[in-house]
Amino acid sequence: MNPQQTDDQPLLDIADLTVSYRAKGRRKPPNRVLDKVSLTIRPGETLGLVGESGSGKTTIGRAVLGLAPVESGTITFQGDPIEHATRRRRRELSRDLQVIFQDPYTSLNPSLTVGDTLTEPLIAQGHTAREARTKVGALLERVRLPADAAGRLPREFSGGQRQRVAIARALALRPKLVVCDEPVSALDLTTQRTVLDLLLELQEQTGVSYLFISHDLPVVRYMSHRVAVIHHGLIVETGDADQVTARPEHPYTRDLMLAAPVADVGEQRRRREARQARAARQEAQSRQDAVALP
Ligand SMILES: Nc1ncnc2c1ncn2[C@@H]1O[C@H](COP(=O)(O)OP(=O)(O)OP(=O)(O)O)[C@@H](O)[C@H]1O
Repeated sequence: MNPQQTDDQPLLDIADLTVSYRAKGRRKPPNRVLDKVSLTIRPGETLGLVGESGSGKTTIGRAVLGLAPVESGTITFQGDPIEHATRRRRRELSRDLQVIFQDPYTSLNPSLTVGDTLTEPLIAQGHTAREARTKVGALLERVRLPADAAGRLPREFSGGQRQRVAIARALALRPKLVVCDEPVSALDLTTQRTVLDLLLELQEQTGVSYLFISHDLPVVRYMSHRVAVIHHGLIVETGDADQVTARPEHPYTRDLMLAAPVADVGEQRRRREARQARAARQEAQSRQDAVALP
């Protein structure tokens, strides 16, 4: 950590981040998927990142983890630039910067017991095997898995339990920031709620920050202090979670809100009508624009 880092500085500061993927054909221009994205996360805070499929959410998380081709812009973590960190620096960073992926079925090594899955990052960061093993029991307890889970393989667990293992692994080193990339999308609704509550509880206990990526606005609202909305690689709105979700300013955020599923049938109808009215207005506008063309 940079010695000049203080508590009122952001933990993570992304400024003007642009990411482009090289297109397959040689002559094709690169595909720009993030365009001057700027975001900050403070210590202990959850920033929810919401947007539809393909908008660039995962790419932001991958850029923070050093896994996306950064074309320009900066990513500052604990006061240090990390957008072009070396492998060695990345290994050091993994102590403070962790990730939880969407799919608990593919994110765990199927041939490692849960115990080995949890000791691996600890040993990689210099703990002895014995120290690491003694920490496993406490980690399992934290995520409410039985102590005998350590000797079992991932396939012996349900999706929700596997995601608890993934959470325990991410938190083993007491990181400062965890990128949670759609961490509950693969789970049924009841299990989603228990995993989300576990993440909240662990945040309260440890002060960890989350970059919480999801296409699901109600989930993002439940988890986040602040929310950023991304559309086609551009951040269109950022603000306090309640304000962005209850009084969205950008038309795209309003559309996202209207598209969010709700249990109340009357509310469903109201939203469907609002969506249809907006589509009709947009169609009328484009017809007018077409007539106005010379
Ligand atoms: N490795 C890659 N090479 C080329 N293009 C990529 C690569 N990864 C992502 N993309 C493209 O970048 C764009 C943004 O993808 P990204 O996965 O960040 O979106 P997303 O918002 O996370 O979507 P989803 O919710 O479906 O995961 C997409 O058009 C995608 O096809």
